[in-house]
Amino acid sequence: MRIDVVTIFPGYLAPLREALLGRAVGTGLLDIAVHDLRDWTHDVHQAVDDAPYGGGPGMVMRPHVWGEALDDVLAADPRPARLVVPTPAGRPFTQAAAHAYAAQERLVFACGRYEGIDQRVVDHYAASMPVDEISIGDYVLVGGEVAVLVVVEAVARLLPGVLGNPRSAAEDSFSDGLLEGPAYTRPEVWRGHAVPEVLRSGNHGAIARWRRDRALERTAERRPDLIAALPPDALDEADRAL
Ligand SMILES: N#Cc1c(-c2ccc3ccn(Cc4ccc(CN5CCCCC5)cc4)c3c2)n[nH]c1N
Repeated sequence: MRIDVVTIFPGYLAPLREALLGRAVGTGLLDIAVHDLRDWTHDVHQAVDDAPYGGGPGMVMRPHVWGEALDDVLAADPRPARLVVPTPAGRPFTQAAAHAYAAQERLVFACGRYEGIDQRVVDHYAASMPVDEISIGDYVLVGGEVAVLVVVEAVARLLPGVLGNPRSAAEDSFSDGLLEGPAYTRPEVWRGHAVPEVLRSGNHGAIARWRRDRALERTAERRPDLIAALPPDALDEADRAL
């Protein structure tokens, strides 16, 4: 998979070269290119923003700079691409979206700043390619770069060969519609807190049941919306008895 990121703060994307993602790039599983939007400006001030039509707070990113940048970035690789534009007004980015993006040959991220990117940029490219305006959560950031880091990590870990243990991705939170339950490791007792007995019993059936019960309890307490969204046949009799 190839990932391109266009931003006025390329340094914000440095974490993409670290750890798990850095290894994925190093082993050729992932090809990441970060581009400075200001490279496509032609004025001495390298202006990328202007006042919003109709008034309102802050500045809006100008369409012509984005158009020149995205035209060049898209033309640099023949693979079909999906343009992803983080915005507070975007559709929620979910684990399902991460799986969908992991199946893409190429993702191009447009990182806005200020009050966002002139809408005509999205509208223009949506006429010729898939374009997603996404949000990583119901809070307001200062720009799209952090959202790109979140999305790229969520997607890259799903690519075959990136995670050391592929079962991790398969058994993710949300993979069965529930939050995962508590996890424990040595020592058996830590500051007077003991590991639940069942986890040391070797009884794999009982362990699976215990883990499912804790996941259901945690999900019902913290994310009742996920319980409500479960398909009718998702909960078995033992689940319902909880
Ligand atoms: N993903 C994601 C995000 C983002 C995100 C993503 C991308 C950009 C580009 C710029 N910003 C800053 C910003 C901040 C506020 C507003 C809303 N204003 C309200 C008053 C009228 C004008 C518009 C717009 C833009 C961004 C924020 N925030 N939260 C997420 N989950």
